Amino acid sequence: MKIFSSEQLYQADQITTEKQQITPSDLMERAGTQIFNWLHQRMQGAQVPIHIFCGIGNNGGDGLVIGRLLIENGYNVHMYVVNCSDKRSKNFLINYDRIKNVTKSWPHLMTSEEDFPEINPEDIIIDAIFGIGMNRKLDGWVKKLIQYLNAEKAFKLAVDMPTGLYANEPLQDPEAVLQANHTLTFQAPKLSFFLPETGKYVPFFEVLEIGLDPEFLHTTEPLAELIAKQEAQKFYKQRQKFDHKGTYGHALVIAGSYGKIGAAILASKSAFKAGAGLVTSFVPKCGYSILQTALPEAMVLTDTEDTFITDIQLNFEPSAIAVGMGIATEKKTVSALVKLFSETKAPMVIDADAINCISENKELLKVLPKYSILTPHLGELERLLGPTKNDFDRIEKTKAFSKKNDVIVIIKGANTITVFGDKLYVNTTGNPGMATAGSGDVLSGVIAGLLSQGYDPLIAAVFGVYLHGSAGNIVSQQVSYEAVMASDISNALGNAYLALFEQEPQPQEEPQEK
Ligand SMILES: NC(=O)C1=CN([C@@H]2O[C@H](COP(=O)(O)OP(=O)(O)OC[C@H]3O[C@@H](n4cnc5c(N)ncnc54)[C@H](O)[C@@H]3O)[C@@H](O)[C@H]2O)[C@H](O)CC1
Ligand SMILES: [K+]
Repeated sequence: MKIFSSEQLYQADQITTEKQQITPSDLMERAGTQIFNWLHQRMQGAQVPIHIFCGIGNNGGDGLVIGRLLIENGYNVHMYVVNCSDKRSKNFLINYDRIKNVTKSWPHLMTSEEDFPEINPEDIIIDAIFGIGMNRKLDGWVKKLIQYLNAEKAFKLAVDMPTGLYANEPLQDPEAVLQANHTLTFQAPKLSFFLPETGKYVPFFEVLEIGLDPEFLHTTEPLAELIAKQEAQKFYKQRQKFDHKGTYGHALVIAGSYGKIGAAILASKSAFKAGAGLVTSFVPKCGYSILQTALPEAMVLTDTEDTFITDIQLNFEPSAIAVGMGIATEKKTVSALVKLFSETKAPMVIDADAINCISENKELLKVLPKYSILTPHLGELERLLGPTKNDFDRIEKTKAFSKKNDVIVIIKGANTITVFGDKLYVNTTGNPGMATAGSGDVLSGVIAGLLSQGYDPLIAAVFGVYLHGSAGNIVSQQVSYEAVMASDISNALGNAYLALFEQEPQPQEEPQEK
């Protein structure tokens, strides 16, 4: 699914009304009707008081449409206009006028704190104050209204976006954002829904189609792409009957130091689980017996040094490499990386301490192989890029880094984002249980396993992140978030592949009486 910017959505609106020869208020009617249908299906006429707060723009206009339809269908509706400015939009006014067709009680005009209504915990609040058109900080009594509504226990439903958030810009005032329980957003989710600083205000959302021009939606390069099952299925490469293990390549995992050999085991095992034909683990000498015992399928090469990596001597040509998990940042390890980066032709995943080595020794950037995949968590990313001001700034700086160095960067987090130049891929799988030691080592192994099978680096990155998150979801459903361990995630990779093509359970039909 595509994530469009607010600018693109306005453009889509305009193209849609032109091509479909409809008025903007027809489009608003569609949008409001979709939300009304959503509510009506769930409420079935229940007389719960519904308080609709409408701004003075088109988000407010949507609120007026929703209110009119609810009143027409006999619901218990209380409408308010958050009258913060007299610059009411044309389509707000059209729908304001239409209210009189269904009720004699005109929406309550709010102009100060004194107008805040009483709301009971069982009531419903609909936030149609501001949507994608919010262009400055909320202040004065409008900010107080948001805080007043937040303090109420009533269920809060946001129209298009929670008021106080921007679609694709950083948060300005965390104390002036509606804490919506649920958001119904039009046509495409907004980027701010997926980033930690803003996404916390959007715990649940659904996308409602409003029939924007299909050609525009298909042909426009989006701000970002959301990667869910449907997208991930397209990445999968079917195996052929006469393939042999050479077809799936020979992955090399360069990992571990004294006390951190587990990182090499997790990554190597995950490369196998992702489908690599052969896996060799390169570890310091102290890791030899550990690896041969813990992972008999892997071949093991060792450094001359006992406790950390100093020189990566190979006796084969790897088809993919994952490097950095638990390797520490010793000077000799940095030299080994310089040599590896300069000499190796295989596609490469660069993780953990290898990223820290780059941050501490920027000359490594000069030899970074093109299309390498870097997998930093937030701390590692900030060490690499320097401090960032907010989630959006971080994305922009990552894009610039990716372009400058021709690399793919995976920003790990709740919604892991893969960045390649201006392209952003937002992952939808994963859960808080995966914030556990070794989870990143598994991811690096998975991506190396995909690379070794010939997946293109960008696809290996995006697909690997999806599979890793899906495996984490499968495990957490079995054992709880708390009990998820990295080795469980690795073990569940097989089920993540199977889940990729599993049919979603269909709603059961009532048995027919004969
Ligand atoms: N394609 C779609 O998604 C459709 C969306 N619709 C709805 O329209 C809104 C966007 O409407 P717009 O009028 O452009 O903006 P808002 O209603 O969000 O804001 C109104 C207006 O208010 C002014 N303003 C902005 N910030 C402030 C502030 N802090 N204080 C006071 N006033 C402010 C500014 O002038 C804004 O323009 C979208 O979210 C959907 O809900 C259509 O109904 C259908 C198509
Ligand atoms: K809203």
